[in-house]
Amino acid sequence: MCGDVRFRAARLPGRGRSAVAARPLAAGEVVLSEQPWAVVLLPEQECCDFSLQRGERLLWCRVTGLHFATREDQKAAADLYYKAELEAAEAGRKVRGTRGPPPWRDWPASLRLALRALQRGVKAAEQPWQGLESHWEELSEARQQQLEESAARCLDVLAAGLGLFGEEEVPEARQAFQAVANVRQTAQFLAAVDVNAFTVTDEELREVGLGLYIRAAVFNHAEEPNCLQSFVGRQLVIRTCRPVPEGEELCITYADLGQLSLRRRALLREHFHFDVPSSQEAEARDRILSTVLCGADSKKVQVGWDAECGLQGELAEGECAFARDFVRKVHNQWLRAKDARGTKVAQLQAVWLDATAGLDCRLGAGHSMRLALARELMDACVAQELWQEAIVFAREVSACSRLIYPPSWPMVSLSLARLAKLELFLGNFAAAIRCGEEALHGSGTGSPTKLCWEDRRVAAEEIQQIVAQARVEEEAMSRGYAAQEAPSSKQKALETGSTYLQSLD
Ligand SMILES: C[S@@+](CC[C@H](N)C(=O)[O-])C[C@H]1O[C@@H](n2cnc3c(N)ncnc32)[C@H](O)[C@@H]1O
Repeated sequence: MCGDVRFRAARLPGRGRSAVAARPLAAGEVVLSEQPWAVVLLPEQECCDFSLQRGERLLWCRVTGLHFATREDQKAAADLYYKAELEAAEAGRKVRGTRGPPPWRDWPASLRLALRALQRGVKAAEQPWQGLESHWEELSEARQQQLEESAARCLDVLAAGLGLFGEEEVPEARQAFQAVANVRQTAQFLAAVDVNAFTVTDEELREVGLGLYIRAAVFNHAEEPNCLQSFVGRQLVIRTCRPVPEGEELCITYADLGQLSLRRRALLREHFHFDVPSSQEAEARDRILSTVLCGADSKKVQVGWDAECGLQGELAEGECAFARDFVRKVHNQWLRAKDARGTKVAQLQAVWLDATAGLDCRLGAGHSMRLALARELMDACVAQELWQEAIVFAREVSACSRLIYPPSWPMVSLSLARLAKLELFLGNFAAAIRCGEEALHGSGTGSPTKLCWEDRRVAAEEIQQIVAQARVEEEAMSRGYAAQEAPSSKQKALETGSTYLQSLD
């Protein structure tokens, strides 16, 4: 950012360290772009451990079990953490006398992240995490004890990586190690990682990793955030999502806005130790997420539902037990349909009909269960190549997302992008152009191209190709020779892009 300071850290009452706009900021401006101090992959990700890029032909290190896309990635990782993990793994193999993967490969992601951060800290003799909020004093004794046990495990691996348990001791390494080899302090660092780590997502907003970004850790949460985070590989980018005047606090959101605020606030309380006041906007979104329509006169009743917890008690209270029973019934039918072998799509479709077309009760257009069910049906239909059915549910996902999320929110743009690809695939060229254009440029305020696509270049290029292809096909059709002379839209849709909408490819 070449000396152009866009935010400064300040202490705000009741919020601790906070990020504040240092000058007026336009919508879509980059506020912060930061490489992680450390990052780890979430379980089951077939990605390069360093760049986090997906890949099928990854290099594999049999000692650590880590995968890398290229030698360059491996080399870059070596200086930060890979050498230390390699040495610790080899030392561990000698002690255990076995050749299996190192035991920390199975640790929870946040603990692996803390270990990696400490490894780099010891090597660089730096502890940039000092000052991060940990809420240590608010933790129960049992939790503190648990963290101390984990800290001791971390310290053992650290010492092994430094060769402190081997024949040859390096005095500087021991000195550096002792700076962090304090179980209580390390446990407090583990608590800070829990509060400050970012979930890293890929171009399609799938969760791939967990990262520690020291400067970004100053950004507080808001229910109506003025900033959005995204990732380019392992790099974090924070942008404004609307114009922000100088002096206003810059906030991101720590939890999905497509969840009921009840659930989001529970997470904020349990995990981050704070609560947020209810706002008119959040209440309006809750109503959309929980509206059930009853009877011929479509009377609106609020019944909340959540994929993790099912029916939401508090929101389910109220005049209409009937609507509550209906949501519970659909939920149970859905659980049964998920397990159906061979007939899963048919069974899910039956649940969908009950959920959305019932005369006595049906889910409102933006109900959270409707969106979740439509997403699952879309994926199941794509997996079985039932394209006509898939597009029906892709349209539902887009329509639902538009109601729930703020305009131009990445979730909305991504659902439109996916729909555009299906429309092209099925030869609906005008619709493909319309959805692709809306995915790229949005329909509301803000700066959607920057917000959603600037940091997702591969996906953005693919949508541009889809729109361009749909235009060519539409023009060809209007001249009346689409079928024979122009390449088929299906063929072209299959050729566009490599990563986006892989299930279609
Ligand atoms: C990642 S840190 C953000 C920086 C933090 N304020 C600090 O002082 O280091 C997360 C913590 O910030 C505080 N926080 C974040 N958003 C908040 C909000 N909207 N209201 C009150 N506290 C908040 C909570 O203590 C939370 O656990």
